[in-house]
Formats: sequence, C-alpha cells, structure tokens
Amino acid sequence: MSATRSHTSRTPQQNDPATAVSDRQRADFVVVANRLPVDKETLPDGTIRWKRSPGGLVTALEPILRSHTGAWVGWSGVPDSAEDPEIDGLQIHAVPLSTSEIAEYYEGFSNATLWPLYHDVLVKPEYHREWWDTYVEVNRRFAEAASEAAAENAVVWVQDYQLQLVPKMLRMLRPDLRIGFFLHIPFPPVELFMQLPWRTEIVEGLLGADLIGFHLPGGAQNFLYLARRLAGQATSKGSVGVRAKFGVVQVGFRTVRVGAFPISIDSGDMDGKSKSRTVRGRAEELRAELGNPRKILLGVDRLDYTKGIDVRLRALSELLAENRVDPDEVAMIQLATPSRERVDSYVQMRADIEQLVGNINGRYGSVSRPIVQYIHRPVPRDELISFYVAADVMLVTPLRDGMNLVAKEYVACRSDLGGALVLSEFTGAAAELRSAYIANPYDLEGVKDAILSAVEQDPDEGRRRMRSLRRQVLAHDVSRWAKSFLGALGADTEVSYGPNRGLDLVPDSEDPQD
Ligand SMILES: O=P(O)(O)OC[C@H]1O[C@H](O[C@H]2O[C@H](CO)[C@@H](O)[C@H](O)[C@H]2O)[C@H](O)[C@@H](O)[C@@H]1O
Ligand SMILES: Cc1cn([C@@H]2O[C@H](COP(=O)(O)OP(=O)(O)O)[C@@H](O)[C@H]2O)c(=O)[nH]c1=O
Repeated sequence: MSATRSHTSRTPQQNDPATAVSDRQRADFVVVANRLPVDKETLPDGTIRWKRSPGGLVTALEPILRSHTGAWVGWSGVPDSAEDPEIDGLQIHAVPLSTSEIAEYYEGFSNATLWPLYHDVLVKPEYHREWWDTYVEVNRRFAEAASEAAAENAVVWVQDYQLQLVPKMLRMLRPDLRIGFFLHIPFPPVELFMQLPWRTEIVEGLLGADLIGFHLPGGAQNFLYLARRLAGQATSKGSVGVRAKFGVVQVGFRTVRVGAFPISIDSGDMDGKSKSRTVRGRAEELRAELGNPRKILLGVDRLDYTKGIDVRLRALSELLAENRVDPDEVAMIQLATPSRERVDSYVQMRADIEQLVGNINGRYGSVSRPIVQYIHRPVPRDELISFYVAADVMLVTPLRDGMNLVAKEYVACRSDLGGALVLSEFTGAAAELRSAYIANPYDLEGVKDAILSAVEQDPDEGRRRMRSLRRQVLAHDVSRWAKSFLGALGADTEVSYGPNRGLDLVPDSEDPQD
C-alpha cells in the first residue's frame, strides 16, 4: 500500500543500515499502537504461547495488513520482552518496555496524566516531569521502530493517546511516509487541555501526521483551535463533518487534514455469531442460572472510573429502595475486566464499586440469589455474546467515553429486536445511537427514569427502537471505519480523497452529520 504522492528523501535502507528488520521485507502498511495484537499465554505445563488478541482494531485492520505487506509495531504488555511473535504470518515488531518505563510512560503519563485530562478530569491529572521525559523517550522508540519497519512511501497509521509524539518524530526520520493518527479517546475541551505543561509539544507532535482522526467532530474542532493558538498555524474555521468535510491545518508546505471517523465493530460477525444455536442455548442457561428473573440488566466494562459503573449501581440501589423495582423480578450482571491495576485511582474505584455491590446484595439479595452478580475477570468474546443475548437491558453509563464499543456490540447481537439500551449521552456512541434510552449520568433521577423506561418498555416500542439502532450499527461497521480513514489518508484505492484539500474549502454552513 504505497502512498500515491511522490517524495525525495532517504530510503529506509539509507536511514537504517543494519537493523533488526534487515532480514524481513519492509512493510508498505504499518500500524503503530501501544499494544501488540497478541496476548502472551502461559499454558498449564509452563510453556509460553502468543495468541491473537480479539480487539476491534485487529479485526478491522487484519484484512488490510494481510492484503499488503503489513506490520504491527507495539508493546507486548509484558516487561522487558523483546520477542517478535509471529502470528499467522503477521509481521510483529515488539517495542520492549522496562519496568520503570511501564510505570512512567504507561501507568504514569498515559494513564494518570493524559487519560484523566482527556476524560473531563474525572480524577485529578498528575503532572510529573520525569513521566513526561519517559513518554518522550518511549515515543521516540516507537517512531524508530516504525521507521525501521516501513518501506519507502509506506503508509503508517499511529494509534491513540499513548503515542501522540510519534507522528512528528517519524516524519523527521522518514519524510517519505504517509502518516495517519487516530485518537480513540475524547479530545478534551480547550480549557482543560491548556492545563497540560507540554500542551504545545503534543499539538506539534500530532501535526506531524497527514491526517488526524477523532471519533467526533467536536474533538476535531477543539484540536483545530489549539493548532491555531498553540502551534500558531493557519487553519480552516468551518465546522468539521463526519467522515467528510475535513478541517485543515497548513504546516509550512504541508496540509494536515483533521476529521471525525467514529469507530465501530465487526457488526456482521457479531450478528452472525449471536444467532448460533450454541450462543442462544448458553443465553438460556445464563437466564436459568439466575433463576429466570423477569428482567436481566447487564453492564460490561473495563473496571475504569470513566465507565460510570457506580452510577448504574447507585441508580439500581435507589430504584430498589423506592420500590420502583421488585428485587424478586430483576437480576443485574456486572462484568468488570481488571484494568490498570497499579494506578491509584483504579485501586480506589475498585474498592468503591465492590462496596456498592456488597451493599445492594446485603440489603436486597438472598443467600440463593444476590441481586448483582459481579465478575472481576475478562470474559471471552464468545461467552460475552451470550450475555448480550440474555440481557433485557444493557446499561452503558460512562461519565465520558471516546466511543464505547460495548453499546454497539449489544445492538449487533439483538437480531431478535429484543432488549433495550440505556446509554450515557457522554459516550461517542450516543451521537449515532439516538434510539437508545439516552441519559445524563450526572443526573441520577434521569438515569433511574431511563432504566425504568427500559425495564418497562412496551415490546412494540422496543422493537422499533432496536430496529433503528441496528440499522445504524450494521451499516457502519469497523471495516467502513478503517476504509473511510485510510481513504481520506489517500491510502485505500476504494475510497478517494474528499474535496476539502485547501484552507478555504471547508464550508461553514453544512450539516456536520453525513
Ligand atoms: O490498553 P489498556 O490500557 O488495557 O486499555 C484498553 C484500551 O482502552 C481504551 O479504549 C478506547 O478505544 C475504544 C475503541 O476506539 C473506544 O470505544 C473507547 O471509548 C476508548 O476508551 C484506549 O483508548 C486503548 O488505547 C486501550 O488499549
Ligand atoms: C468487559 C469485557 C470487555 N470485552 C471487550 O472489550 C471491548 C471494550 O471496548 P469499549 O470501547 O467498550 O471500551 P474500552 O476500550 O475498554 O475503553 C469490547 O470489544 C468488549 O467486547 C471483552 O472482550 N471481555 C470482557 O470481559
């Protein structure tokens, strides 16, 4: 997948005379992400094996990686591991991280500085100069690894907040490359971003890309303002659309495009799997294991303070206390994958949530039937689909979330048009899933009303809503997401550039939704 534009610059070989990839073919499409698309597994006999991880990004990009000479640059998730595991022919380039780099770059700057800052400062971001220094150093290592992996004129797609300096660093190493960047979490309001002591470096780091993607137009517009204010660059002023009507920043002779590309899931695959006899049977079993309650409520999240798990538990607790929900008729399942367990705010939040679960079960449950079933371990994908099929009401109540794929997965699994989705208005998904029961997670009465409406919904109304939600999710799947981004980057022959290539071409007045 060579980019179409011409260049005159160092070839990778000139750049890098003797590298770890010298014996491998350089790739014409390179994904750079904090995490590799593989998980390390220790078998009962102690042997180690690498397993393809089931994430949406891997699913979306795998066909593109396979149809080109594709490579993935990332961290294995294990300290000091320099193994380059080969999975089904996919080229993997591991960037090893030491224990202290994991503490300062991943747990520190990525997840105790940027993550809370970009999620509405739900907890106070910590600003430490040593963390920043390590973030710069690790970003440099990722940029070097990408530079070594990429063939001349290759397309490189950098992912997410952990790697915001990589586009500029990579461009300096390899001006021939076509570079895209996608942010998977919200881009914060300007007033919050301005707290960051290294705000200009981050904006300039991103401006190394040819195309910068956000989930929502609002994030793109915040970024355009900052590119003007902090980096002093000329930008377009009109509104940004969805998958179209890009903003532009003029950086010297380069035009950087800025757009909104809401990510999605492999909805066709989930739809198909959810119809299988095994999944349906397992869903029935789950209902039976819970004592066949009238209504099953479900939450599926990484255990993260952004996800509003406490919000839904408090809402349920109050509904039970007010006798608006009968404890004999409802059961709630909360699946909570362990996440970032060495970061203080996550430790505290886990204790709070487990206490709330205990309070509800202590007050309203019985020995044989707790109200809330809480599972604190990852649930495999196929099993997860059975939970979606079994649940009458899906509770997605984040205080802020870039997208929230769980909401889309639930919808994709409901070909029976059953079920109801309660969805926080502060998720990226809420911009598309308008037929959900939308609630403001800061308004507990509103959340309670939304849950009650979903529990008591008229079946015809439920089918109408689910049909409309499914239309959206099935039409906009993850492959469309990848193609629309890569098309805008000029890397995919199936999708061509949109019209907005110059500063004056972004119209002010057009509707931001396509
Ligand atoms: O890698 P971890 O620290 O274990 O965290 C897992 C991932 O969490 C974040 O997910 C985001 O991306 C989703 C897909 O675009 C989106 O739906 C969700 O709203 C985001 O929170 C993070 O952005 C990833 O980098 C992490 O790997
Ligand atoms: C709890 C749980 C989740 N999954 C899968 O994880 C992702 C979660 O994606 P989302 O966008 O909702 O949020 P974050 O990226 O975590 O911020 C989704 O694809 C779930 O199916 C899982 O496989 N197993 C689990 O136990």
